[in-house]
Amino acid sequence: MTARYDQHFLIDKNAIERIAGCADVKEKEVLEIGPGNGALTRALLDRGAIVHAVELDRILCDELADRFFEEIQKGTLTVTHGDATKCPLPPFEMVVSNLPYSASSKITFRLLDLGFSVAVLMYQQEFAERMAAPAGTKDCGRLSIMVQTYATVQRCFTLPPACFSPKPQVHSMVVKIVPRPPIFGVNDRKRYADVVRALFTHRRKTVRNGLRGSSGILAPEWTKRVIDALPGEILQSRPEELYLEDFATIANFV
Ligand SMILES: C[S@@+](CC[C@H](N)C(=O)[O-])C[C@H]1O[C@@H](n2cnc3c(N)ncnc32)[C@H](O)[C@@H]1O
Repeated sequence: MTARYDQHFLIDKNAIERIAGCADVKEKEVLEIGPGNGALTRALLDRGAIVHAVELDRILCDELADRFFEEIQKGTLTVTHGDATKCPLPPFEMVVSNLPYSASSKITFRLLDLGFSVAVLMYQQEFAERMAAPAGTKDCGRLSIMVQTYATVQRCFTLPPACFSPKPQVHSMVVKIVPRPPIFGVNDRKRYADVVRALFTHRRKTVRNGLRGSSGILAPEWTKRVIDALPGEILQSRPEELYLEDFATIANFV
């Protein structure tokens, strides 16, 4: 059960308070993905949030319904049983969650598509470091580029395995994601996302070869024209060597 659902519950009260305190949640509609046994949920409710919790494990949902009977009656908490990578999500403004690590990527992409004012999310430390890695550095990847195009990513703090029960094998990191308009204009968000995906599908290839091999994602006729038009230094680079501006230059080509 633990492995299947990524269940590592926060037991360190100080850590729980620090996470809940990373954003001003008072009277805000806050989405919590994977509330587990409700430790973070309780801290958010105590700070005046209206919490919408989405949990995959039905048994935990039933336990939450008992534990938080009063809050559910008052309307300050809703508990939805579902898979947050694909189930309909209740309306929300902010997100505060200790995410299931195996679904971190899917859930983050989904949240970025849906939009929010602030997200305070806990990830496996390595994953969070990659997400925060600046464009043009060897650790950056598709997620870093997509998140940093539309938001700022702030590393808040790390937590050791001892803060959880059962203890995970990895350290965790809390990050704060705050959306902002892209610094370099993105004319077509889908085209931009497709370009980033296509290039990082072949991260060892140069941009020229990555674009040539991207026919399942980008229209071959468009890629042929963009290859002819791009400057040599972009075409000869690998995706991890590009800056956000370069991805915009490629994707904005018409
Ligand atoms: C790392 S635990 C965090 C639990 C709790 N928030 C805490 O901090 O103690 C992840 C939680 O996400 C739930 N979960 C796993 N996959 C999920 C999914 N796809 N959608 C929603 N919840 C999921 C697990 O059942 C578990 O309760």
